[in-house]
Amino acid sequence: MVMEVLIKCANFAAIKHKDQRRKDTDKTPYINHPIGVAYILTEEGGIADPEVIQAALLHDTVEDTECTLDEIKEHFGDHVAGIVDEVSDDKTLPKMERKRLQIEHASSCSPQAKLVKLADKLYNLRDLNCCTPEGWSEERVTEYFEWAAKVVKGLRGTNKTLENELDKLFRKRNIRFAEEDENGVC
Ligand SMILES: Nc1nc2c(ncn2[C@@H]2O[C@H](COP(=O)(O)OP(=O)(O)O)[C@@H](OP(=O)(O)OP(=O)(O)O)[C@H]2O)c(=O)[nH]1
Ligand SMILES: [Mn+2]
Repeated sequence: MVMEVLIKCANFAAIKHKDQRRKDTDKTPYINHPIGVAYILTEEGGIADPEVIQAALLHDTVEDTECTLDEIKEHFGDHVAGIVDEVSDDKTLPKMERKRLQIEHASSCSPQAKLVKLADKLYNLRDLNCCTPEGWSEERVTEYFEWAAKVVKGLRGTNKTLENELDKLFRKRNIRFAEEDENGVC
């Protein structure tokens, strides 16, 4: 049953992220983030695909905790594990390389993974507008917005509402419009 599997995901993610906090000065519990990403998808994105919502709830477990893809497969099946894999950075790579690969791989992600990535970026950018993570300069915040705009460029054509919400944030930051190509031509 769909409701049960979604609660199973939320519970699994809560256990995996239990010792993690966000980087804000209030040290918000990390689980607020995956739940918020899933909520953006249902509430704003109009997404009712249970596999997408499951993947959203689980999306940072493999990247950010000791959880393995095999565990996700065992509990939630190959398909959901596949989406989680698509949205997970390889933390063994240097940070610059990870960030570059996100830009490079965005357009070849599956539509389900693109939805999770759009909502993830939207949540994190809104979070940056609310509070600056500890130790981040204003320049680092701007760089994150600029990088996120490049990733989002490869995710377009997936969900109009989420893309419009992201564009509002990019516009407010005067980030060169994300759907323009290198010459500034649409
Ligand atoms: N804005 C914000 N982000 C926070 C906060 N606490 C933790 N994060 C996480 O930090 C990541 C962005 O920080 P970076 O320094 O760029 O990346 P890193 O943690 O992977 O090294 C995001 O990872 P991610 O979700 O995997 O997404 P992505 O940035 O890799 O796409 C985000 O979820 C916070 O208080 N505010
Ligand atoms: Mn995330």
